[in-house]
Amino acid sequence: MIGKLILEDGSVFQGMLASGTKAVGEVVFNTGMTGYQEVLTDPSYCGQIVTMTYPLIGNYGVAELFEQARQSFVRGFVISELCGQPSSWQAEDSLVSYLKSRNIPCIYGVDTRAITRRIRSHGTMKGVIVPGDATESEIASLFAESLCTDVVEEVTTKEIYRIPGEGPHIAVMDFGIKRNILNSMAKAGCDITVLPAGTPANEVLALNPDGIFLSNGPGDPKDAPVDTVRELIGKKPVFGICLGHQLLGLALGGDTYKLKFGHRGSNHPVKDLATGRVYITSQNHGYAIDEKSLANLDVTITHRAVNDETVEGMRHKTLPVFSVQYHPEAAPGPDDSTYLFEEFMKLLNKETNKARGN
Ligand SMILES: NC(=O)CC[C@H](N)C(=O)O
Repeated sequence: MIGKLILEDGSVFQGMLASGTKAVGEVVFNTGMTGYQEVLTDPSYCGQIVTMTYPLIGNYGVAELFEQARQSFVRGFVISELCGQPSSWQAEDSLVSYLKSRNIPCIYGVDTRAITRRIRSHGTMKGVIVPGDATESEIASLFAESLCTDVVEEVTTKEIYRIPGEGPHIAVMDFGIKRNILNSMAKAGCDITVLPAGTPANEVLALNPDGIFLSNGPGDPKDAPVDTVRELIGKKPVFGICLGHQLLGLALGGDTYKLKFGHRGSNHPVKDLATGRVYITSQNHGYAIDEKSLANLDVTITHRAVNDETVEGMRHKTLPVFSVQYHPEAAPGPDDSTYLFEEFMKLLNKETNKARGN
């Protein structure tokens, strides 16, 4: 069936609908050459229509192993060439049938380069996916739908669950966590309790964890539980990733702002300011911490994006609190930064020893 992606600025891109019929969301682009299934299931994309800039998507199929959440939360998926016949020893299904069985709206055969150039010059904007014969009023009523702001609520776990381990006990605030973050912490030996995003600070602290982890997640950090994070700071060591990093920034008294078109891809260079070493990182964020807002706070900027110099990591000067804007767990992307999970373990050990008076 013929379909159209229409952007808020009136531009129309015609293609074919692979699945679903209509969608409305914030149109963003991801530059990863692979990792489409991880992108589809990264809860941080909740509310968004994701355009893959790499021209061939679906060529290695899909497999349970790559799932990052209980389901996909993207509002829509935009592809140039959709491969119908995957070839991979790991493939359990084709991307087309995956999209169809989950009813994820997907348009393919569109000029993704043109879409990306438009978003890059005009900024991220609202868009809709509709069948080719949709009427003006159907399109207008889709555009009139407001983009939801309680996206963290939509993606977070509904119940507390545990991933037992022999090492330190980590209370994980699930704002939309990716499975590979949990895998990375489990690999580092952690004993994990995953908590719904709405868990009050006193209930988190009642678990008496050795450390607290603030996960990635969708939406504007100002719509997420900043107050809870503020109450947790200083009580236990804290590590934050992406939305977790932004929430720490806000809770410490800093500010966040929306980037023109965000950072989404698997090869974003980030500089560690202490060593000068550049790491290639996986990223997916539309907001960033305003560097100026950190100026009078007890915070050191530890990492910076090489492409646009935005803040990519910070550390509290006196408290055991640190965070990064990028995704050290990758999935998809390079694993240059997995060492950060080890750093968290070292920090926890140090704090435990301090508490014991060693
Ligand atoms: N991956 C994330 O945690 C994204 C954080 C936030 N929703 C942003 O877009 O900036």
